[in-house]
Amino acid sequence: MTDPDPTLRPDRLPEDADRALRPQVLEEFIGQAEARANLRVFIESAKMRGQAMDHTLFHGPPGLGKTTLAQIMARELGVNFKMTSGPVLAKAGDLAAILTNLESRDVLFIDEIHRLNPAVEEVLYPAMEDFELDLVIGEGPAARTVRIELQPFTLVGATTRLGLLTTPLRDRFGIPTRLQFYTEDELDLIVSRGARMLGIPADADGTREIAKRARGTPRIAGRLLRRVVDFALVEGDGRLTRALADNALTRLGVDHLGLDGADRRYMRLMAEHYGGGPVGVETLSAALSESRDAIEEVIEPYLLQQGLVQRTPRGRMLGARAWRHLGLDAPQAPNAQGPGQSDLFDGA
Ligand SMILES: Nc1ncnc2c1ncn2[C@@H]1O[C@H](COP(=O)(O)OP(=O)(O)OP(=O)(O)O)[C@@H](O)[C@H]1O
Ligand SMILES: [Mg+2]
Repeated sequence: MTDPDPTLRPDRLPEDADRALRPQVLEEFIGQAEARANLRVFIESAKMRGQAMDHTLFHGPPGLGKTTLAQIMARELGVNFKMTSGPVLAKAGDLAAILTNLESRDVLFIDEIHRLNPAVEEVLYPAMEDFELDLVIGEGPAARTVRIELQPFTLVGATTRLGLLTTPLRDRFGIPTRLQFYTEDELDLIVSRGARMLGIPADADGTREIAKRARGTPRIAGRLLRRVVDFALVEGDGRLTRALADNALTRLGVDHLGLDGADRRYMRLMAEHYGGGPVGVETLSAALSESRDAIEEVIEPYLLQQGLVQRTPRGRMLGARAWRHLGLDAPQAPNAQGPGQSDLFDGA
């Protein structure tokens, strides 16, 4: 699994280095029931046929388990797992070097696949479709193309931004899979399992409190669990109770809906400066000094899913629930939270 190639980077987040909490097999993976059931079938079928599994694309917000599922696929298929990412593959040759080193039926995982350089993407098309590589050797009039046969392999792509994938690339994935936010029950199972693995005794309403405030995201659940455990060890008696979790999370700036400082800044800006919207994402980005990508990839998906914010053709709007959560009065109008009512306000 370890690879000396510098383009095969380790996972970007330190807590992911803690492999103890990362599920290793499909059976241990909690949630995403539909995706998991389908993957089970496609993995078994590929094994029965003795062929490489079809190319698979995981898309959805950060921290929902895309990388984890890619690793699980390789393990379940009993093949090598090679990992790289879109921005790291600068030249066509970088990808060619990785592809030619793959063994039969290996899984090649390309993270952030929406950020592939177009020249690299071109190389990927024939590789995915026909397991062939067309390499240009030399320059100018002396340049010639050589065709290299590759071992059949499975490309697993991951992206937080499906919309940024080019159509030809998207079309070459036989198994596109969207990951959903996790339910509170699923997150509770993940947190309870995590506490057991960390050897921390936990009350049911203690793990539930973390699950409620994990923004539907296992990565956040794991992170919050670790911080609550810190408080339990240092300021408590080592037991994860509800009161302790509540106190720790509040001190970390995580409110009872699981929103953090960035979420609240976003909502407060819309409420206080734009009358709840509609307001364009570029405007929000400038006012918050956050990149548009960060807003669209990290902040908005959960707020949208929770109905705190709505996306309308004219921009973002705060939902009634967001006004209540901020402790502010929504502008006076019947059904002020409805996007259709936005015309009633001048945005002052
Ligand atoms: N279903 C699950 N059960 C338990 N833990 C999970 C589950 N899904 C993800 N995790 C944990 O959450 C963390 C984030 O998962 P992962 O790295 O796979 O997310 P990702 O979708 O690849 O995120 P990104 O888009 O940022 O790359 C990991 O530490 C992983 O162990
Ligand atoms: Mg990942």
